[in-house]
Parts: sequence; structure tokens; C-alpha cells
Amino acid sequence: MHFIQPIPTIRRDGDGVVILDQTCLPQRTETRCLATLAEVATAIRDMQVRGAPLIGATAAYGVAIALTRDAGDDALEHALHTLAATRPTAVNLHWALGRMGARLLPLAPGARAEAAWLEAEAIRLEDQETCAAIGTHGLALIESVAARRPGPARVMTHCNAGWVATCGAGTALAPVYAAHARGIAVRVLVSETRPRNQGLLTAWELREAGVPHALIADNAAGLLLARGEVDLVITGADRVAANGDTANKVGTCLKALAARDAGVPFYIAAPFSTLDFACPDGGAIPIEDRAADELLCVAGLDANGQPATLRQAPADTQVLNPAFDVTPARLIDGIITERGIAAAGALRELFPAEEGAR
Ligand SMILES: CSC[C@H]1O[C@H](OP(=O)(O)O)[C@H](O)[C@@H]1O
Repeated sequence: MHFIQPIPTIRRDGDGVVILDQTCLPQRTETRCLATLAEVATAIRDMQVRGAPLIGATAAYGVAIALTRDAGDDALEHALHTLAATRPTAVNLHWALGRMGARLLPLAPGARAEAAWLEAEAIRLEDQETCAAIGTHGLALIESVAARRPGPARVMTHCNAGWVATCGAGTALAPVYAAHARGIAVRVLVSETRPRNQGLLTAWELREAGVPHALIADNAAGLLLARGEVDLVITGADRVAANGDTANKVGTCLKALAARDAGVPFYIAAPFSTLDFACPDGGAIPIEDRAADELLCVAGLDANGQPATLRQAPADTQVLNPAFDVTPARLIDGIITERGIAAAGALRELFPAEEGAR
């Protein structure tokens, strides 16, 4: 059964794209047209689109949008550099731009725009297939939990690695959706994911899909793991280094530590486009620092149901806001990819270098 996104996270519309604006979720579902390179770069930087695979696809469309106006060498280089500078950690962005550059640079300018749209569309469609395959492979983990004990399989996740973060079913949530579609009882524990609260997107997705779940405060994860109330942890990833060290949303590493201490298996779900074989280990992964206001303010609806932002601490409060952390390979029980599940650090067995992996 193929997962169909309730609202496409990105789709071509003439010489531009229409995105689902994630800064409005979960309060409102609004789409937004992106018609220029600058609008695409802003959408990625400001997280109107977010999630590693979706960032990559959006960047690919951004190149197509730019080349539709000017397909010369300088314009192509400018588009690639502008988009590459938007967010540093998710390697899917750089993977997609590398793929676009390799496809387009050898072409005559007159042939580039059409080829760029085709390549962007191919990246989007491939991501749908990739998510589906991750779902199939991850399903086996949920099935084995379901076979071991009565009641729903209790899966903890962090951040949002569901359909809104991709062009398909998601990464970490793809196995959950696959289980739910097959009638396997599953209950997802969703951590809030301060400061940007991507867990609210996960809770919204699961609610819309009718998948039982509970939103938890980030700091509740350790207690729930220690009390034996979690069977399996699955999170997404933004970059997996060659040795299996994995960057994901800040807070992931604490969950992996608590899971290991409690004897709960901890898995990462990530496609090939998230694997960075050129990056030796987690210490070499660039970690994005984001604006202080992400911690100092909260966004939501006011008493009248209108969108509002509240400042919860003085604007000059000193803040550190690393958006990601690195979970060492030793804490990861496996990485669920579109080609199967590999031990962290053994990804080359699924993606041999001779196939052209970075
Ligand atoms: C499907 S990977 C999603 C990945 O993206 C998140 O980052 P962000 O919300 O900053 O784009 C996070 O690390 C998730 O695991």
C-alpha cells in the first residue's frame, strides 16, 4: 500500500513550486508559492520547509527556478552557492545540489532549465520510493516487538521525521505508518522537541492519520525509558558520518543514552542521501547554531485563536542554540535505510563505494 501525502510537501506549479508552510503547523495548514531563488533560500533557512530529505528536494527545485530565469554558468553557480549556504547540517541539501550541478553543468545553457525541472522531479519521486522502502524495512522491527508482548508496540521518536519532513511517508515514521496500515497496534511517544517544537508536527501527523500517540515533554523521555514503557526508539537523521556517528535534532543523543541504559533498542532511519561517507566521524559534522529568539519566544494561538508570538525571556538573554547533536555509533543499534538495516559503521555493506557513493 503506497503512502499518499495528505497535502504535498512540495509540488511544481508552473515556473515555481507550492510548499506546505511548516511554520504555520500545527495550528493552520497553509501553502505558499515560491517563485524565485531568494524565496526558496528563505523558505529553507526559515524552516518553512524543513526535514533533511525535503530540504534537499526543495533546493533542487530552487535550482530549476533560478535557471528558468537565467541558465548561464554564473547563474547556475550562484544558485548552487546560495542554496548551499542556507543550512549546514543536513547533508541531503548538499547531496541534492551536487546531483543538480553534476547533471546541469555539462549541458548547454539552453538545455539546462528543462533538465533541472526533470532532475528535481526525479529527486522528489525517488524520495517517495525511498521512504516507502525504509517503512518496509523498519516494519520488521515493529513486528518483532508486537510478536513479543501484548498491547501496542511502543515507539519513541524525537523531532519530526514524518511525511512533512520528506516527499513521501517520512523516515522514522514510515515504519509506524506501515505498521498502522497493516493493522499492527502501535503507540508513538512524541517528544516536544524544544525549542522549535517539531514534535507538535509529529503529533499532528499521527492525529490526522489516526495513529495512537502521546506528546511528552523532552525531559520525560528518560523516565519513560527507565520505567520500561518504551519498546523501541526510532529517530530520523540529518547526516550520518562514515563511522555511523549521526547528527539529528538536538536531544537525540540524550535519548540514545537513556535507551542504552534501559536496554531499549535505538534506531536511526535515514536514506542514502543522508549518508556522508566523506565525513569520517561525528566530530567533523557541522552543527547549525540558530537564532536566540527560538528559545526566548514561543509561537502559538492566542485566546481568540489568532496566531501569536510570546516573548518568555528578555531579548538580551544570553543563549546557546545548537540545533543538532551527534549520537555516537556505539549507541545506535542499527540504521534503517531503503536497502535494509545496517549496523552503524557498516553502511558500506549496503552502499558500496564502487556504486559512486560520496
Ligand atoms: C526526515 S529527517 C528529519 C530531520 O530533520 C530535522 O531537522 P529540522 O527540523 O531542523 O530540519 C530533524 O533533525 C529530523 O530528524
